[in-house]
Amino acid sequence: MTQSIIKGKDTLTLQLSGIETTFHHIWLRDHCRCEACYFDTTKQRLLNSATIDEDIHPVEVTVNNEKLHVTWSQDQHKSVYDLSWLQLHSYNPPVLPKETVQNEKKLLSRQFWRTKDMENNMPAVDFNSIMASSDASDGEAAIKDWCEKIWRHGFSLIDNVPVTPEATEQLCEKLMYIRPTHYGGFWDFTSDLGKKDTAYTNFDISAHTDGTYWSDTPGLQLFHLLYHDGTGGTTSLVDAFQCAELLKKEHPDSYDLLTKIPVPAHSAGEEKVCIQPDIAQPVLKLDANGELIQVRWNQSDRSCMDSWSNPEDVPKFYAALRHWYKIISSPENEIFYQLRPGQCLIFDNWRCFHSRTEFTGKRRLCGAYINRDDFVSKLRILTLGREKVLETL
Ligand SMILES: C[N+](C)(C)CCCC[C@H](N)C(=O)O
Ligand SMILES: O=C(O)CCC(=O)C(=O)O
Repeated sequence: MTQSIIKGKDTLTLQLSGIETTFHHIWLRDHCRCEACYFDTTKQRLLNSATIDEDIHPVEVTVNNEKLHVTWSQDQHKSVYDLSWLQLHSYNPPVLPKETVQNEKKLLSRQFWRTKDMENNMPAVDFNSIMASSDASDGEAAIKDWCEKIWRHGFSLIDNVPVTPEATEQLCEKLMYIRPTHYGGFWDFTSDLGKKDTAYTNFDISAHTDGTYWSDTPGLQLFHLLYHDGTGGTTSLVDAFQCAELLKKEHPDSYDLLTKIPVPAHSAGEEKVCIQPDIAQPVLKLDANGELIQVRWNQSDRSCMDSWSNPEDVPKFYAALRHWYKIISSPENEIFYQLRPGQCLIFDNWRCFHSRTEFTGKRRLCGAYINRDDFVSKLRILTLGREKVLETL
Protein backbone atom coordinates (compact mmCIF):
# COMPACT_ATOMS: atom_id res chain seq x y z
CA MET A 1 0.00 0.00 0.00
CA THR A 2 2.90 2.40 0.69
CA GLN A 3 5.50 3.35 -1.97
CA SER A 4 7.75 5.74 -0.03
CA ILE A 5 8.49 7.48 3.25
CA ILE A 6 9.44 11.14 3.11
CA LYS A 7 11.20 12.35 6.26
CA GLY A 8 10.57 15.94 7.30
CA LYS A 9 12.04 17.90 10.22
CA ASP A 10 9.26 16.80 12.57
CA THR A 11 7.04 14.77 10.25
CA LEU A 12 6.84 11.58 8.21
CA THR A 13 4.93 11.50 4.92
CA LEU A 14 3.58 8.19 3.67
CA GLN A 15 1.72 7.18 0.57
CA LEU A 16 -1.46 5.46 1.74
CA SER A 17 -3.79 4.21 -1.00
CA GLY A 18 -1.69 6.24 -3.42
CA ILE A 19 -2.25 9.50 -1.53
CA GLU A 20 0.54 11.31 0.33
CA THR A 21 -0.41 12.02 3.94
CA THR A 22 1.74 13.44 6.73
CA PHE A 23 2.05 12.56 10.42
CA HIS A 24 3.96 14.50 13.07
CA HIS A 25 6.65 12.49 14.85
CA ILE A 26 5.28 13.45 18.25
CA TRP A 27 1.77 12.43 17.16
CA LEU A 28 3.01 9.05 16.00
CA ARG A 29 4.94 8.49 19.24
CA ASP A 30 1.91 9.46 21.29
CA HIS A 31 -0.18 6.88 19.42
CA CYS A 32 2.17 3.98 19.99
CA ARG A 33 0.06 0.93 20.79
CA CYS A 34 2.79 -1.24 22.34
CA GLU A 35 2.11 -2.87 25.72
CA ALA A 36 4.15 -0.24 27.57
CA CYS A 37 2.20 2.66 26.02
CA TYR A 38 -1.33 1.27 25.72
CA PHE A 39 -3.40 -1.17 27.79
CA ASP A 40 -5.39 -2.89 25.06
CA THR A 41 -7.66 -4.74 27.52
CA THR A 42 -9.22 -1.46 28.64
CA LYS A 43 -8.40 0.56 25.49
CA GLN A 44 -6.54 3.13 27.61
CA ARG A 45 -3.27 4.99 27.08
CA LEU A 46 -0.54 4.26 29.64
CA LEU A 47 1.92 6.74 28.15
CA ASN A 48 2.16 10.24 29.63
CA SER A 49 2.05 12.28 26.43
CA ALA A 50 3.73 15.24 28.15
CA THR A 51 6.93 13.22 28.63
CA ILE A 52 7.57 12.83 24.90
CA ASP A 53 10.66 14.80 23.83
CA GLU A 54 9.64 17.88 21.85
CA ASP A 55 12.23 17.00 19.16
CA ILE A 56 11.52 13.29 19.06
CA HIS A 57 12.33 11.77 15.67
CA PRO A 58 12.82 8.32 14.11
CA VAL A 59 16.37 6.89 14.14
CA GLU A 60 15.09 4.02 12.01
CA VAL A 61 11.87 3.68 10.01
CA THR A 62 10.77 0.89 7.69
CA VAL A 63 7.59 -0.45 6.15
CA ASN A 64 6.88 -4.13 5.65
CA ASN A 65 3.90 -6.46 5.84
CA GLU A 66 1.55 -3.47 5.76
CA LYS A 67 3.10 -2.10 8.94
CA LEU A 68 5.21 0.98 9.72
CA HIS A 69 8.07 0.18 12.08
CA VAL A 70 9.74 3.08 13.91
CA THR A 71 12.66 3.20 16.36
CA TRP A 72 12.52 6.56 18.16
CA SER A 73 15.34 8.84 19.27
CA GLN A 74 13.94 8.87 22.82
CA ASP A 75 14.90 5.69 24.70
CA GLN A 76 15.24 3.85 21.36
CA HIS A 77 11.55 3.10 21.84
CA LYS A 78 10.08 0.86 19.12
CA SER A 79 6.59 1.41 17.69
CA VAL A 80 4.64 -0.53 15.08
CA TYR A 81 1.61 0.90 13.23
CA ASP A 82 -0.80 -0.94 10.93
CA LEU A 83 -0.96 1.10 7.73
CA SER A 84 -4.72 0.57 7.75
CA TRP A 85 -4.86 2.20 11.20
CA LEU A 86 -2.75 5.12 9.94
CA GLN A 87 -5.05 5.52 6.95
CA LEU A 88 -8.11 5.50 9.21
CA HIS A 89 -6.56 8.20 11.44
CA SER A 90 -4.78 10.23 8.76
CA TYR A 91 -5.29 13.97 9.25
CA ASN A 92 -2.98 15.84 6.94
CA PRO A 93 -4.82 15.23 4.72
CA PRO A 94 -7.37 12.59 5.74
CA VAL A 95 -7.14 9.76 3.23
CA LEU A 96 -9.91 7.56 4.62
CA PRO A 97 -11.77 5.96 1.71
CA LYS A 98 -15.03 7.84 1.21
CA GLU A 99 -17.11 4.65 1.22
CA THR A 100 -15.93 3.92 4.78
CA VAL A 101 -17.36 7.23 6.03
CA GLN A 102 -20.47 6.86 3.88
CA ASN A 103 -21.07 3.36 5.26
CA GLU A 104 -21.45 4.52 8.89
CA LYS A 105 -23.61 7.43 7.73
CA LYS A 106 -25.82 4.98 5.78
CA LEU A 107 -26.13 2.51 8.63
CA LEU A 108 -26.98 5.33 11.07
CA SER A 109 -29.05 7.42 8.68
CA ARG A 110 -32.03 9.29 10.07
CA GLN A 111 -35.35 9.73 8.28
CA PHE A 112 -36.88 13.11 9.09
CA TRP A 113 -40.66 13.09 8.96
CA ARG A 114 -43.77 15.26 8.75
CA THR A 115 -47.24 14.36 9.97
CA LYS A 116 -48.27 12.68 6.73
CA ASP A 117 -45.26 10.33 6.98
CA MET A 118 -46.16 9.11 10.42
CA GLU A 119 -49.95 8.96 10.50
CA ASN A 120 -50.87 5.22 10.70
CA ASN A 121 -47.21 4.39 10.24
CA MET A 122 -45.58 4.92 13.62
CA PRO A 123 -42.53 2.75 14.29
CA ALA A 124 -43.20 0.08 16.89
CA VAL A 125 -41.55 -2.89 18.55
CA ASP A 126 -42.94 -5.66 20.74
CA PHE A 127 -42.32 -5.84 24.49
CA ASN A 128 -41.97 -9.63 24.53
CA SER A 129 -39.42 -9.66 21.70
CA ILE A 130 -37.40 -6.99 23.48
CA MET A 131 -37.47 -8.75 26.83
CA ALA A 132 -36.49 -12.08 25.22
CA SER A 133 -33.66 -10.43 23.30
CA SER A 134 -30.15 -11.17 24.50
CA ASP A 135 -26.79 -12.27 23.17
CA ALA A 136 -27.81 -15.84 24.01
CA SER A 137 -31.22 -15.74 22.29
CA ASP A 138 -31.10 -13.50 19.20
CA GLY A 139 -27.79 -11.67 19.65
CA GLU A 140 -29.79 -8.71 20.83
CA ALA A 141 -31.33 -8.39 17.34
CA ALA A 142 -34.64 -7.13 18.75
CA ILE A 143 -32.88 -4.52 20.85
CA LYS A 144 -30.75 -3.52 17.85
CA ASP A 145 -33.94 -3.05 15.82
CA TRP A 146 -35.44 -0.99 18.66
CA CYS A 147 -32.38 1.27 18.95
CA GLU A 148 -32.28 1.76 15.18
CA LYS A 149 -35.97 2.69 15.05
CA ILE A 150 -35.49 5.26 17.82
CA TRP A 151 -32.45 6.71 16.04
CA ARG A 152 -33.92 6.60 12.51
CA HIS A 153 -37.36 8.06 13.32
CA GLY A 154 -36.69 9.86 16.60
CA PHE A 155 -39.16 7.70 18.51
CA SER A 156 -40.71 4.25 18.79
CA LEU A 157 -43.80 2.73 20.33
CA ILE A 158 -43.53 -0.46 22.35
CA ASP A 159 -46.58 -2.72 22.18
CA ASN A 160 -47.91 -5.35 24.60
CA VAL A 161 -46.27 -3.91 27.71
CA PRO A 162 -47.85 -5.23 30.92
CA VAL A 163 -49.62 -2.27 32.54
CA THR A 164 -47.36 -2.08 35.58
CA PRO A 165 -44.54 0.21 36.61
CA GLU A 166 -42.42 -2.87 37.29
CA ALA A 167 -42.67 -4.17 33.69
CA THR A 168 -42.09 -0.66 32.36
CA GLU A 169 -38.97 -0.25 34.48
CA GLN A 170 -37.69 -3.65 33.28
CA LEU A 171 -38.27 -2.51 29.70
CA CYS A 172 -36.22 0.66 30.29
CA GLU A 173 -33.43 -1.28 31.96
CA LYS A 174 -33.40 -3.75 29.04
CA LEU A 175 -32.30 -0.90 26.82
CA MET A 176 -29.99 0.88 29.28
CA TYR A 177 -29.65 1.82 32.93
CA ILE A 178 -31.97 4.62 33.95
CA ARG A 179 -30.72 8.16 34.53
CA PRO A 180 -31.59 9.28 38.04
CA THR A 181 -32.51 12.97 38.51
CA HIS A 182 -34.15 15.20 41.15
CA TYR A 183 -37.43 13.68 39.93
CA GLY A 184 -36.13 10.28 41.05
CA GLY A 185 -34.90 7.39 38.91
CA PHE A 186 -37.85 5.55 37.45
CA TRP A 187 -40.78 7.91 37.83
CA ASP A 188 -44.40 7.01 38.55
CA PHE A 189 -46.37 10.24 38.79
CA THR A 190 -49.73 11.95 38.61
CA SER A 191 -51.11 15.50 38.74
CA ASP A 192 -50.56 16.03 42.47
CA LEU A 193 -47.58 18.38 42.27
CA GLY A 194 -45.59 15.57 43.85
CA LYS A 195 -42.69 17.42 42.31
CA LYS A 196 -42.89 21.16 41.75
CA ASP A 197 -43.10 21.04 37.99
CA THR A 198 -46.04 21.52 35.60
CA ALA A 199 -45.62 17.91 34.50
CA TYR A 200 -47.14 17.07 37.88
CA THR A 201 -50.29 19.10 37.12
CA ASN A 202 -53.13 18.72 34.61
CA PHE A 203 -51.98 21.80 32.69
CA ASP A 204 -51.46 21.87 28.94
CA ILE A 205 -47.71 21.63 28.19
CA SER A 206 -46.80 22.77 24.68
CA ALA A 207 -44.27 20.93 22.53
CA HIS A 208 -40.88 20.88 24.19
CA THR A 209 -37.79 18.93 25.03
CA ASP A 210 -37.03 18.05 28.63
CA GLY A 211 -34.03 19.00 30.61
CA THR A 212 -32.90 22.17 28.83
CA TYR A 213 -31.57 23.18 32.27
CA TRP A 214 -29.02 20.33 32.32
CA SER A 215 -25.66 20.68 30.59
CA ASP A 216 -26.22 17.06 29.56
CA THR A 217 -29.85 16.92 28.45
CA PRO A 218 -31.46 13.47 28.80
CA GLY A 219 -31.04 11.53 25.57
CA LEU A 220 -34.20 9.43 25.67
CA GLN A 221 -37.46 9.65 27.55
CA LEU A 222 -39.95 6.81 27.93
CA PHE A 223 -43.61 7.19 28.92
CA HIS A 224 -46.19 4.57 29.85
CA LEU A 225 -49.73 5.70 30.66
CA LEU A 226 -50.90 3.40 33.41
CA TYR A 227 -54.32 4.92 34.05
CA HIS A 228 -56.55 7.82 33.04
CA ASP A 229 -60.24 8.12 33.89
CA GLY A 230 -60.81 11.56 32.36
CA THR A 231 -60.48 13.41 29.06
CA GLY A 232 -57.59 15.17 27.30
CA GLY A 233 -53.96 14.37 28.11
CA THR A 234 -53.27 13.94 24.40
CA THR A 235 -49.61 13.67 23.45
CA SER A 236 -48.06 15.19 20.37
CA LEU A 237 -44.72 14.50 18.72
CA VAL A 238 -42.70 16.78 16.44
CA ASP A 239 -39.56 15.99 14.46
CA ALA A 240 -37.65 19.15 15.37
CA PHE A 241 -34.82 18.21 13.01
CA GLN A 242 -37.29 18.25 10.12
CA CYS A 243 -38.65 21.57 11.40
CA ALA A 244 -35.16 23.05 11.63
CA GLU A 245 -34.65 22.23 7.95
CA LEU A 246 -37.90 24.00 7.12
CA LEU A 247 -36.92 27.04 9.22
CA LYS A 248 -33.53 27.21 7.54
CA LYS A 249 -35.22 27.24 4.14
CA GLU A 250 -38.08 29.62 4.96
CA HIS A 251 -36.35 31.97 7.44
CA PRO A 252 -32.56 31.53 7.22
CA ASP A 253 -31.90 34.55 9.44
CA SER A 254 -34.12 33.12 12.18
CA TYR A 255 -32.43 29.74 11.82
CA ASP A 256 -29.03 31.39 12.13
CA LEU A 257 -30.10 33.34 15.22
CA LEU A 258 -31.47 30.22 16.93
CA THR A 259 -28.13 28.50 16.40
CA LYS A 260 -26.35 31.39 18.13
CA ILE A 261 -28.42 33.02 20.86
CA PRO A 262 -27.68 31.31 24.24
CA VAL A 263 -30.94 30.49 26.02
CA PRO A 264 -30.70 30.18 29.83
CA ALA A 265 -32.91 27.63 31.55
CA HIS A 266 -33.62 26.39 35.06
CA SER A 267 -35.46 23.83 37.12
CA ALA A 268 -36.15 25.49 40.45
CA GLY A 269 -39.55 24.32 41.69
CA GLU A 270 -38.17 21.93 44.29
CA GLU A 271 -37.17 23.55 47.57
CA LYS A 272 -33.53 22.47 47.51
CA VAL A 273 -32.97 22.52 43.75
CA CYS A 274 -31.94 25.13 41.18
CA ILE A 275 -30.48 23.31 38.19
CA GLN A 276 -28.92 25.38 35.39
CA PRO A 277 -26.54 24.36 32.60
CA ASP A 278 -22.91 25.42 33.04
CA ILE A 279 -23.33 27.58 29.93
CA ALA A 280 -26.59 28.59 28.27
CA GLN A 281 -27.10 26.76 24.97
CA PRO A 282 -28.89 27.83 21.76
CA VAL A 283 -32.17 26.29 20.66
CA LEU A 284 -30.42 24.72 17.67
CA LYS A 285 -27.02 23.24 18.58
CA LEU A 286 -24.68 22.56 15.67
CA ASP A 287 -21.51 20.51 15.52
CA ALA A 288 -18.20 21.80 14.11
CA ASN A 289 -19.40 20.96 10.57
CA GLY A 290 -22.61 22.95 10.97
CA GLU A 291 -24.69 19.78 11.33
CA LEU A 292 -27.62 19.98 13.74
CA ILE A 293 -26.96 17.68 16.70
CA GLN A 294 -29.51 18.80 19.27
CA VAL A 295 -32.64 20.89 19.64
CA ARG A 296 -33.26 22.36 23.09
CA TRP A 297 -36.72 23.88 23.24
CA ASN A 298 -38.72 24.59 26.37
CA GLN A 299 -40.53 27.88 26.80
CA SER A 300 -41.64 27.14 30.35
CA ASP A 301 -38.20 26.40 31.69
CA ARG A 302 -36.47 29.32 29.96
CA SER A 303 -34.95 31.78 32.44
CA CYS A 304 -34.82 35.54 32.19
CA MET A 305 -32.74 36.44 29.10
CA ASP A 306 -30.79 39.43 30.36
CA SER A 307 -27.44 38.76 28.76
CA TRP A 308 -27.33 39.92 25.12
CA SER A 309 -24.05 40.50 23.33
CA ASN A 310 -26.09 42.61 20.89
CA PRO A 311 -29.35 43.97 22.40
CA GLU A 312 -30.58 44.62 18.86
CA ASP A 313 -31.03 40.85 18.67
CA VAL A 314 -33.87 40.99 21.22
CA PRO A 315 -36.71 41.71 18.75
CA LYS A 316 -35.07 39.48 16.15
CA PHE A 317 -35.00 36.60 18.65
CA TYR A 318 -38.73 36.92 19.29
CA ALA A 319 -39.36 37.12 15.54
CA ALA A 320 -37.33 33.90 15.22
CA LEU A 321 -39.45 32.29 17.97
CA ARG A 322 -42.61 33.21 16.05
CA HIS A 323 -41.25 31.73 12.84
CA TRP A 324 -40.09 28.62 14.71
CA TYR A 325 -43.36 28.17 16.60
CA LYS A 326 -45.41 28.50 13.39
CA ILE A 327 -43.48 25.58 11.90
CA ILE A 328 -43.34 23.27 14.94
CA SER A 329 -47.05 23.77 15.73
CA SER A 330 -48.20 23.29 12.13
CA PRO A 331 -50.58 20.33 11.71
CA GLU A 332 -48.20 19.30 8.93
CA ASN A 333 -45.43 18.75 11.48
CA GLU A 334 -47.11 17.76 14.74
CA ILE A 335 -48.67 14.31 15.15
CA PHE A 336 -51.21 13.88 17.92
CA TYR A 337 -51.40 10.54 19.62
CA GLN A 338 -53.20 9.21 22.67
CA LEU A 339 -50.99 7.35 25.10
CA ARG A 340 -52.72 4.20 26.25
CA PRO A 341 -52.07 1.54 28.90
CA GLY A 342 -50.02 -1.31 27.44
CA GLN A 343 -48.26 0.79 24.82
CA CYS A 344 -45.13 2.75 25.74
CA LEU A 345 -43.61 5.67 23.86
CA ILE A 346 -39.87 6.30 23.82
CA PHE A 347 -38.33 9.25 22.00
CA ASP A 348 -35.05 10.99 21.25
CA ASN A 349 -35.18 14.04 23.52
CA TRP A 350 -32.38 15.69 21.53
CA ARG A 351 -34.48 15.59 18.36
CA CYS A 352 -38.20 15.15 19.03
CA PHE A 353 -40.59 17.41 20.89
CA HIS A 354 -43.43 16.06 22.97
CA SER A 355 -46.44 17.82 24.42
CA ARG A 356 -49.54 17.08 26.46
CA THR A 357 -52.92 18.73 26.34
CA GLU A 358 -54.78 19.70 29.52
CA PHE A 359 -56.69 16.83 31.05
CA THR A 360 -59.39 16.02 33.55
CA GLY A 361 -59.61 13.16 36.00
CA LYS A 362 -56.90 10.95 37.49
CA ARG A 363 -53.99 10.24 35.19
CA ARG A 364 -50.97 8.11 36.16
CA LEU A 365 -47.84 8.01 34.05
CA CYS A 366 -44.55 6.21 34.59
CA GLY A 367 -41.25 6.21 32.74
CA ALA A 368 -37.62 7.22 32.81
CA TYR A 369 -34.78 9.12 31.22
CA ILE A 370 -31.77 7.47 29.57
CA ASN A 371 -28.50 9.28 28.98
CA ARG A 372 -27.70 10.28 25.42
CA ASP A 373 -24.15 8.92 25.30
CA ASP A 374 -25.18 5.60 26.82
CA PHE A 375 -27.90 5.18 24.18
CA VAL A 376 -25.63 6.16 21.26
CA SER A 377 -22.96 3.78 22.57
CA LYS A 378 -25.47 0.90 22.56
CA LEU A 379 -26.80 1.90 19.12
CA ARG A 380 -23.36 2.12 17.47
CA ILE A 381 -22.01 -1.09 18.95
CA LEU A 382 -25.15 -3.05 17.99
CA THR A 383 -25.37 -1.49 14.53
CA LEU A 384 -21.73 -1.11 13.50
CA GLY A 385 -20.16 -3.82 15.67
CA ARG A 386 -17.70 -3.21 18.51
CA GLU A 387 -14.62 -3.74 16.39
CA LYS A 388 -15.71 -1.11 13.86
CA VAL A 389 -16.56 1.38 16.62
CA LEU A 390 -13.32 0.84 18.51
CA GLU A 391 -11.10 1.29 15.47
CA THR A 392 -12.21 4.92 15.33
CA LEU A 393 -10.83 5.65 18.84
C1 LIG B 1 -40.54 13.49 33.15
N1 LIG B 1 -40.76 13.93 34.52
C2 LIG B 1 -42.18 13.70 34.86
C3 LIG B 1 -39.91 13.19 35.42
C4 LIG B 1 -40.44 15.28 34.79
C5 LIG B 1 -40.67 16.23 33.72
C6 LIG B 1 -39.95 17.47 33.95
C7 LIG B 1 -40.40 18.53 33.02
C8 LIG B 1 -39.47 19.68 32.96
N2 LIG B 1 -40.23 20.90 32.89
C9 LIG B 1 -38.62 19.51 31.70
O1 LIG B 1 -39.17 19.82 30.65
O2 LIG B 1 -37.50 19.05 31.80
O1 LIG C 1 -47.86 14.06 31.10
C1 LIG C 1 -47.37 13.83 29.99
O2 LIG C 1 -47.96 13.20 29.10
C2 LIG C 1 -45.96 14.34 29.66
C3 LIG C 1 -45.53 15.38 30.64
C4 LIG C 1 -44.23 15.98 30.12
O3 LIG C 1 -44.18 16.69 29.15
C5 LIG C 1 -42.98 15.61 30.74
O4 LIG C 1 -43.05 14.94 31.78
O5 LIG C 1 -41.95 16.01 30.19
